[in-house]
Amino acid sequence: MDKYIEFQHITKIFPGQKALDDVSFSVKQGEVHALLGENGAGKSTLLNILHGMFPATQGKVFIEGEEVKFRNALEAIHYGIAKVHQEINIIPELTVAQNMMLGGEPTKGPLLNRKKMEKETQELLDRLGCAFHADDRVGTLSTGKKQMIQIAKALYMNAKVISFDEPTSSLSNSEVKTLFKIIRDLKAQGITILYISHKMDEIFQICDRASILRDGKYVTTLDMKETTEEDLVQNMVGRDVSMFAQRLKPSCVDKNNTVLKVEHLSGPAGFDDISFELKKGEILGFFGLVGAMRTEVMRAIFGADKASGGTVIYNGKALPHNRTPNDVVKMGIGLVSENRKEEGFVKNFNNADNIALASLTKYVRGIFVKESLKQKNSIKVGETVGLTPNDPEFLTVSLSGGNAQKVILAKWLSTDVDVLIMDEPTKGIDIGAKAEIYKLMEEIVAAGKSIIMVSSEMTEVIGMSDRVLVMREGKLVGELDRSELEEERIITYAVGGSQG
Ligand SMILES: Nc1ncnc2c1ncn2[C@@H]1O[C@H](COP(=O)(O)OP(=O)(O)OP(=O)(O)O)[C@@H](O)[C@H]1O
Repeated sequence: MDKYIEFQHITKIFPGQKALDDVSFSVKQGEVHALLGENGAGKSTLLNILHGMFPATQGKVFIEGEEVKFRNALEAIHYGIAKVHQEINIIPELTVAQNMMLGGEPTKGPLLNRKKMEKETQELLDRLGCAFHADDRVGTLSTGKKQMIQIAKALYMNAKVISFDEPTSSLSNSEVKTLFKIIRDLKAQGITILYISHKMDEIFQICDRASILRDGKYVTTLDMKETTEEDLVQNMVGRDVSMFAQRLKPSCVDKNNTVLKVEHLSGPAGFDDISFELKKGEILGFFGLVGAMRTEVMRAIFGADKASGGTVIYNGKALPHNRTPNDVVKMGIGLVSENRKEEGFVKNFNNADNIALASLTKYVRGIFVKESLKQKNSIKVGETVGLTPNDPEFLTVSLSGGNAQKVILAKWLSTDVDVLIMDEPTKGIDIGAKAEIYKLMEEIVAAGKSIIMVSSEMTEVIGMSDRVLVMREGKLVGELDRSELEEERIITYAVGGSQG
């Protein structure tokens, strides 16, 4: 069926913000249909309307030719429209079966029929090829497995449509493979898939067609077999952008000047004996597979978690063992955390206030913080990271996911730290802004500062780093200089193969 889901003239106006403007297109039954566009283009808003999270201001949604108007997500789920989103609540204290059946538990008289619940859950898990059990507690499972529970739940509710919003952002390579296999199976069963992602390679791997939004407007729908990456990006961004992570300026590492020296650092999370040096003007890449504990090492350096042993020496001086992030920032080290959604901003602050959070003294004149300086800074740094809307008074919490991440990035770029630790700096960031962020990283090091870049994106690890350290299961296992950076060598270290 060619018009299985049909969006007709959808407009969504939030206070002060038109998120969608007369969007019309349709999705075929049993296809994997990508929704593409820059941060803030309106992708999640459109899905939220489909899922009954809020109504459209104007326009209609049809499924199989019938107009639908879900008043909430539950109504959508009962109709067969399910979603697999990162932020969906899964209750860690409950078992897999209890979580799956939440809201639709099979009853036996007045009591829950536990046996039936576990049996049905196990059948679904087996059907999906999951290597965990219905009676496992969810709290102990990885993100990938939690996602499988959401998929199993969608199947339990007999979903006809399942939407995925950036499903691979926290998955290991093997979990991504499993997910794609499952998506192909779902498709073979006639289930229609909507898929949001900023990762071009996976869109070409898994999607049949892609609809593109730009500034809330529908641009086009393309068949993946007849299109190129350049075509997609051109339609998404509407201007030429560099699609590659690459150094445009010569490297400016000062090999004789060590800014940060980490010696035998270990932590309760399980990383052990981590020693390395960061040079002035260097972009030092940290690569590793999920579970390598790169984030944990950075948090310990930053004082966000306590280290259990080892020393961090900054500009020749050992940092105190009981350091806090506050102390560390004052000394000149910043951390752009991977978990930007949870850690990054104050909910009832606007962009200007959130961006100024780590650099307040810059805006003080006399004894007052000068609002106009904060606003000026917000606009300037906002432009660099491609913030949309680049409005200092806009509440950060109302931004799209990717734009909220840009605010956190902007916050750290506003500071005068000498060492910036960037954990997955382009995660969730659209392709247009990625190139800007790479440019900015080069400017930072050209100004004599240093960057540690934790990244799982091979292209940016290879393209941007002066040197790469590879971690595996809590240990540093390899070091490669820029001239030695090849995907195969890095991966071999990361998975623990022998270097030939
Ligand atoms: N609750 C809200 N209040 C005000 N504006 C909002 C609200 N939710 C979304 N918006 C705005 O609507 C626009 C579209 O946001 P949406 O989340 O749909 O973008 P997106 O394409 O999913 O972006 P991303 O790739 O960053 O996730 C953005 O400009 C955003 O600021």
